[in-house]
Amino acid sequence: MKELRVGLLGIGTVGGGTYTVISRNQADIARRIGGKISIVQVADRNLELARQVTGGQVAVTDDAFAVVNNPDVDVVVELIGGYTVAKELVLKAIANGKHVVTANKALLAVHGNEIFKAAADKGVIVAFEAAVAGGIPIIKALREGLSANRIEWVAGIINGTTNFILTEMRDKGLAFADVLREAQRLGYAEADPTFDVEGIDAAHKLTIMASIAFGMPVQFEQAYTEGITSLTTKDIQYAEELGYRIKLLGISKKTEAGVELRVHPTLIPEKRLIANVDGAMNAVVVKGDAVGPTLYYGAGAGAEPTASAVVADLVDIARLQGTTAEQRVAYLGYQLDQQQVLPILPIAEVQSAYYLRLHASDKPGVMADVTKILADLQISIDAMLQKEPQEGEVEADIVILTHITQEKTMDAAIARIEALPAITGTAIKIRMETLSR
Ligand SMILES: NC(=O)c1ccc[n+]([C@@H]2O[C@H](COP(=O)([O-])OP(=O)(O)OC[C@H]3O[C@@H](n4cnc5c(N)ncnc54)[C@H](O)[C@@H]3O)[C@@H](O)[C@H]2O)c1
Ligand SMILES: N[C@@H](CCO)C(=O)O
Ligand code: NA
Repeated sequence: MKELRVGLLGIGTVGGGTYTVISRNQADIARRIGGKISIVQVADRNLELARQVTGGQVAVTDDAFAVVNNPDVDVVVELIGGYTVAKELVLKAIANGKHVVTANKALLAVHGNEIFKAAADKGVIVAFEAAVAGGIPIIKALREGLSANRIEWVAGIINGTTNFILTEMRDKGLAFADVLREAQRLGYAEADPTFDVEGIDAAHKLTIMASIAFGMPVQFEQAYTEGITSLTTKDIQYAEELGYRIKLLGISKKTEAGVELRVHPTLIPEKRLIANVDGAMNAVVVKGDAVGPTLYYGAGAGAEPTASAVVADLVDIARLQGTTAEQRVAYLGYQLDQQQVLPILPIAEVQSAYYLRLHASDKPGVMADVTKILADLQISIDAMLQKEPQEGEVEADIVILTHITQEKTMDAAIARIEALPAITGTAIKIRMETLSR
């Protein structure tokens, strides 16, 4: 019986889940691959934790490099996170001729081109299903299941923490900070939760998916990233009244002008399946020219759901041991020498429909002034809602949904609207997507 010898770096949330899933499902996995996946060494700087989780069954160390340099390890599973030590460890493992499995989307979105090049030179596998949408096999779907298609766009709820926060805010009217603490307790949040709430984690995952979808190198630095920290329950409620849900969406579309790569709160019609993906769940819609739209749904975070993807990658490696590079699926779906460097569209060039909320004193003529500005810039209005001043307020809210226009035209309109004497404060602008084309 063949044996795949695994060295585990980090036995926190995902590492612990990985240890549990391998231990529990060992027999089933062996029946699938005709071999055994054995964890031979675990490194965690918290030695006590490593001893506790492994219960003395496996050699533990606090030195991750000892695992990477261990000649008895075939595959290094990197589950410590971050860009610095994790990068050194992954590159060292590759240099030592070991395959790598990682859940580290930050590392791959920022340093992926260098890592995949190093792996190709050494002929080793770098697998990362857990890095995007956790347990959902979206990397497998994009790289393999949809390989006949020209992908037109990808859009997804790819951060469990923010989806959990938005859902709790909507359903229970809870405060942002309390919900974030709960997400941290449940093990969904990143070590630095600003990565979640500022949309950075979603942008990391979107960068990886876009690269696979469109056959281009990873270009995280070009992604437009906007989080949920300035979103108010008021806008969530107004959106509901108009038949929409607000989700933090990662969107990447191939257009003639370039590739859109953007993460921001987005109004989605409530009848779309993805608008009803709640709690920490993730979902990704991929539109292929042949297959049409396809939807992938499941747990995008948490110990065992993420471990499900880590262990599936190990199963793949066990099956692929001894194969040549030509027999394997390319790291990012396309052969590295066949990638195209496509221009990423600056957000000002992106086309979108918009939700606008304005604060206006109740003077006659303000509506006419606002609609004239929009008409002058050829922005057409889809719907409008005027809200009477709430208790203790003297100003009314005006909500406008527009048809599609270019972001820079919308921004020009907003600047003119904000300059009107009857308009106070800044306008709230949220992009909208129908996800139907
Ligand atoms: N938590 C999730 O739901 C989830 C889902 C998908 C991907 N990820 C990714 O998985 C990775 C791990 O996340 P996590 O939530 O399990 O984190 P965690 O903080 O729970 O676990 C990390 C572990 O690594 C150890 N560690 C850190 N630096 C180390 C070092 N230099 N040497 C040895 N040990 C070290 C820590 O002591 C800790 O036990 C991250 O890249 C994260 O982005 C997490
Ligand atoms: N912090 C991430 C973990 C999964 O990558 C999330 O909330 O989705
Ligand atoms: Na996944």
